[in-house]
Amino acid sequence: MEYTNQTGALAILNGRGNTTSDETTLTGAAPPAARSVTPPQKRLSRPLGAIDIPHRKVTKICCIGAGYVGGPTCAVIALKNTHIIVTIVDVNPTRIAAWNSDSLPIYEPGLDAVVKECRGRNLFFSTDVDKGILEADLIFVSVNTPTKTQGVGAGYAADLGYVEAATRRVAEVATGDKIVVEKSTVPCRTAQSMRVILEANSRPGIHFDILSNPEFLAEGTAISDLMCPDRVLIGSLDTPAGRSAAASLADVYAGWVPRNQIITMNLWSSELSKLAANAMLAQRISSINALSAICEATGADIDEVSYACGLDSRIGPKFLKASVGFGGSCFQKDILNLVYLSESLHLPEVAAYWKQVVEFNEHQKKRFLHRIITCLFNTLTAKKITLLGFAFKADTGDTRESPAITLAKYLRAERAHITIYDPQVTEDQIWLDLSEPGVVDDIESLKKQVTICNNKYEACEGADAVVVCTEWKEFKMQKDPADTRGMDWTRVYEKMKKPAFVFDGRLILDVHRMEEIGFQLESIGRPGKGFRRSKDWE
Ligand SMILES: NC(=O)C1=CN([C@@H]2O[C@H](COP(=O)(O)OP(=O)(O)OC[C@H]3O[C@@H](n4cnc5c(N)ncnc54)[C@H](O)[C@@H]3O)[C@@H](O)[C@H]2O)C=CC1
Ligand SMILES: O=C(O)[C@H]1O[C@H](OP(=O)(O)OP(=O)(O)OC[C@H]2O[C@@H](n3ccc(=O)[nH]c3=O)[C@H](O)[C@@H]2O)[C@H](O)[C@@H](O)[C@@H]1O
Repeated sequence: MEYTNQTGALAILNGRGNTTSDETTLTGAAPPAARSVTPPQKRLSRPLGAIDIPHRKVTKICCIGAGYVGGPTCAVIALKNTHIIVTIVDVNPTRIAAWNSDSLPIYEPGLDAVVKECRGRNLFFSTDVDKGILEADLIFVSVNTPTKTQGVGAGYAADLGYVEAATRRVAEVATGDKIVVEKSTVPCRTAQSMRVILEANSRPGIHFDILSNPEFLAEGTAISDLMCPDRVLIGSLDTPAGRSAAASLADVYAGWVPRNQIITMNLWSSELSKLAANAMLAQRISSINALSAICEATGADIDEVSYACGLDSRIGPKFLKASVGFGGSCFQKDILNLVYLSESLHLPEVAAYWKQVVEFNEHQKKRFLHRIITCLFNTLTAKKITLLGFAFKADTGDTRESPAITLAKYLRAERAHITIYDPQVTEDQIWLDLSEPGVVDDIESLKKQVTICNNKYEACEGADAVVVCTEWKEFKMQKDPADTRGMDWTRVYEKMKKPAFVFDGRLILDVHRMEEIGFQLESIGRPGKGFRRSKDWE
C-alpha cells in the first residue's frame, strides 16, 4: 500500500504506535490514479466543528515575536477582528520602536496602511512581554527558528532556543488558562516539547492547549497572502480540549477567511505540512534550475520549457521561474530541518533526496559565476561588476540567504570591484551581509572592494558587466521614454565599458531588444551569444 510507510512514520513519530482515525483513512485510501481524483488531503481534513464545538471566544491575543511573520500576520488579524485586542511583543526594543513609528521595520507592500488603521485602536506593539502574556487568552509564538550553527545537528537542525525561551516565559508568567499557538516553523513533534515545558513550569491548575498554525505567507506579498490565503492550517490534539482550542483559533481566522479554507488536522501533520510545503516549493525551483543548465547547453529556452510544462494542469505554472537560485530565510533552513528529521528517523535515502534540492541551489549560483568569468575573458581582477538588486526577491528589503550575497562573496574572491544597488536594502545591511563576523580588519578591505550606490544609473557607470540579481520592476526595460518606473538600458549602455555585458539572473530582460542596443546579454536558462554564434541554425 502506497501510504503504509508514511503511516508507519507517523506512528513512530507520535510515539504511540496506535492509529488515529486520520491514519486509518490514510492506510485505506487508494493511491490517486488520475488527475480528476479528489486530492487525498481532502479526506484527511477533520470536520472543522468550529461552530458546533463548545469553545471560548478569544478577546485578547498576544504575539511573541514582532518579525516578518508576527508583525504582518497579527496586524491583519487586528484589522479583520476589531473586537479582539492584539498585542505584539518582542525583546528587541529597536524593532518595537520602529513598529510604533512611521518607518516600519520591514518593507512589505500594503503593510503601512494596515498598521496605520489598527495601531492604537486594537493593535499594540510593546516590549512588555510579560504583560502581553498575562492578559492574553491566545498566544502566538512567532519567534525565529534559525539553523543551528554549532553543536549536535549544526548546519541542519533548527535552533529551538528562542521557541523554548518564549514557551518558558509563558509558563512562568501565566496565571490563567491559555491557548498557545506555534506560528514559528518547527520540526515535527515540537508541540510535545512545548507541552512538557509548559506543564512542568506553570502554576498548579493552569491548563494550556497547544496548537500548530504554520504561516504560509511569502515576503513581498505578505498582505495579499494573509488577506486571501489558499488555506489556514490548524493542528491540534484530537481530544475535546484540542478540538475546542482549534475552534477558538478558527473563529479568529473566520473573521475574513471562508470556513471551508480553514483546515484542521492532527498536530504532527500540521507541523510537517509546513516543512513539506516549503520543501516542495524549493524543489520545483531546483528542478527548473537544473533544466536551465540543459537549456544553456542545447539552445532550448527555459521560459518556453516552463510555459509548456506549466500548461499541464497537474503541474501548473507557478514557481517555475528559473533564477540564479532561491534565497530567503526559510527554504534552505526548512529543507535542512527536514533532512535532519529524516536522518534522525534513520531514513538516509529520504534525507539525501531533499538535501539535493539545497545542493543544486548552491550549484546554480556557482554555475552563474562561472558563466560570468568565462564571458569576461576568464578574469575578473579589478573589473567593475555591478549587482542590480541585493534582496532575495523583489518587493522586500530582506536579504536573508539572498543569492546576491553569495555572488558578491564569489566575485570578491575573484578580486573584482563590486558596486551594489538595491532600492530597499539599507547600506548597513549590505555591509553586515558581506563582512565576515569576527574578522576585525575585514570591513576595511571590504570597503576597498565594494561600493554601495543609491542610484541605479550611477551604479552601472563604467561597469564591465551588470548582473541582475533581483527582479525589481525598476530593472525591467522601460516601455517608452516616458516610463520612469523601468530602466533606460540605452543610457546604461552608453556609460559602460565595451563589450557591455549584462548577466540576467532573473530572466527579466528581452534578448533581442538588449542586443539591438548593443549589449551582450547572458541569461539563465538560455544559450549565450558564443553558443548561438557557433550554431548555424540561428
Ligand atoms: N519570514 C517569512 O516569510 C516566514 C517565516 N516563517 C517562520 O516564522 C518564524 C519567524 O520568522 P520571522 O518573522 O521571519 O523571524 P524574525 O527574525 O523576523 O522575527 C522573530 C522575532 O522574534 C523575536 N524574539 C525571539 N525570541 C523572543 C522571545 N523569547 N521573546 C520575545 N521576542 C522574541 C526576535 O527579537 C525577532 O524580532 C520562523 O520560524 C520562520 O521560519 C514562516 C513563514 C514565512
Ligand atoms: O516559510 C517561509 O518563509 C515562506 O517561504 C516562501 O516565501 P518567501 O521565501 O518569502 O518567498 P518566495 O516567493 O517563496 O521566494 C523564495 C525564493 O525563491 C525564488 N523563486 C521563487 C519562485 C520561482 O519561480 N523562482 C524562484 O527563483 C525567489 O526569487 C526567492 O529567492 C514560501 O513561498 C512561503 O509560502 C513560506 O511561508
